Parts: sequence; C-alpha cells; structure tokens
Amino acid sequence: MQHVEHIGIAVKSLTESNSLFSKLLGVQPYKQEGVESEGVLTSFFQTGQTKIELLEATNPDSPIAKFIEKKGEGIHHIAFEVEDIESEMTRLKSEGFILLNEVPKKGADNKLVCFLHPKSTNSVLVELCQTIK
Ligand SMILES: C[C@@H](C(=O)O)C(=O)SCCNC(=O)CCNC(=O)[C@H](O)C(C)(C)COP(=O)(O)OP(=O)(O)OC[C@H]1O[C@@H](n2cnc3c(N)ncnc32)[C@H](O)[C@@H]1OP(=O)(O)O
Ligand SMILES: [Co+2]
Repeated sequence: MQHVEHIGIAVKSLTESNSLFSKLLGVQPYKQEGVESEGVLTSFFQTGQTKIELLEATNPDSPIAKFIEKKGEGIHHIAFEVEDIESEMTRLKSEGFILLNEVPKKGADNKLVCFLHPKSTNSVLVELCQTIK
C-alpha cells in the first residue's frame, strides 16, 4: 500500500458540499466525474498528496444513497494508492480480507479500484486504487 489516495465523503448535495469544502480547503474542486457503475457523481479536491472525494448518489440503489439513509452524511471510505492492484488483491485475500469485487473495476479519476468489506477491516470501508497508465 502506498499513500492515502483519497478520503471518500458521502454528501446529499454536491453543489452545497462543493462550496463548503472550497471554503474549508481554500481550493476549488479540480474535477467532477460521474461513475455510472457506482451510481455516484464525484467531485475531487487536491489536498497535498491526498484528495478529498465528495460523492453524491445518482440513484436510490447507490451504496452512497444507502449509506446516507442509514448513517447520514460523513466519511464513507479511505482509498489507498497501490502499485499493482491485482497482486495486492491476491495478498489481501490470502491475509483473510474480504474483497467486494474479484476483478478490479473502473473507478473515478483514471483508476482501477477494488473495495474490501468493512467487516474485515475494523468497520472501515477500504478502497484500493491503481492509476491507469
Ligand atoms: C467512484 C469510486 C472511486 O473512488 O473511484 C468510489 O469511491 S465509489 C464509492 C461507492 N461504492 C462503494 O462503496 C462500493 C463498495 N461498497 C459496497 O459494496 C457496499 O456499500 C457495502 C460496503 C458492501 C455495504 O453494503 P450493504 O448492502 O451490505 O449495506 P448495509 O448497510 O447492509 O451494510 C452492511 C454492514 O456494513 C456497514 N457499512 C456499510 N457501508 C459502510 C461504510 N462505508 N463504512 C463502514 N461500514 C459500512 C453497515 O454499517 C453494516 O454494518 P452492520 O451489519 O454492523 O450494521
Ligand atoms: Co473512492
């Protein structure tokens, strides 16, 4: 695992949260991107080596919609940059972590991603990200 690539924050309104985080961080988001497969619209802020990823659900079945319904807005996941996502997935599986997807999937911000089930990671949803070269 390399550095924390981003912290995912579930929000009800990207518009409202974009302006709140722009004030908080003193920077504007550098991109907004929809990820159909996850049912989310994302907004990214660069904060040093790490990013803040705001996520708004685009449909009621989205994991973000379910999360907000159950827990309200807030920190949703921590993403780590990895060099080689497939070998990391193999390593983590052998260590007993539960993979939520067996094959890396296309995420936002030019990444291949994989998620680990929170019940195997101290109730913290962990995402692995490999930059698509
Ligand atoms: C764009 C992309 C990117 O960066 O590239 C993204 O980040 S997309 C980000 C959105 N996509 C994802 O999150 C994909 C991975 N997430 C999932 O597959 C799902 O959200 C699960 C994590 C499996 C939870 O789904 P499920 O249907 O099981 O919901 P559930 O409410 O029944 O949750 C089952 C248990 O997990 C816990 N749980 C649910 N979401 C959690 C979270 N974010 N952090 C920590 N715990 C969480 C619940 O409290 C519950 O615990 P108890 O049983 O103790 O009550
Ligand atoms: Co993410």
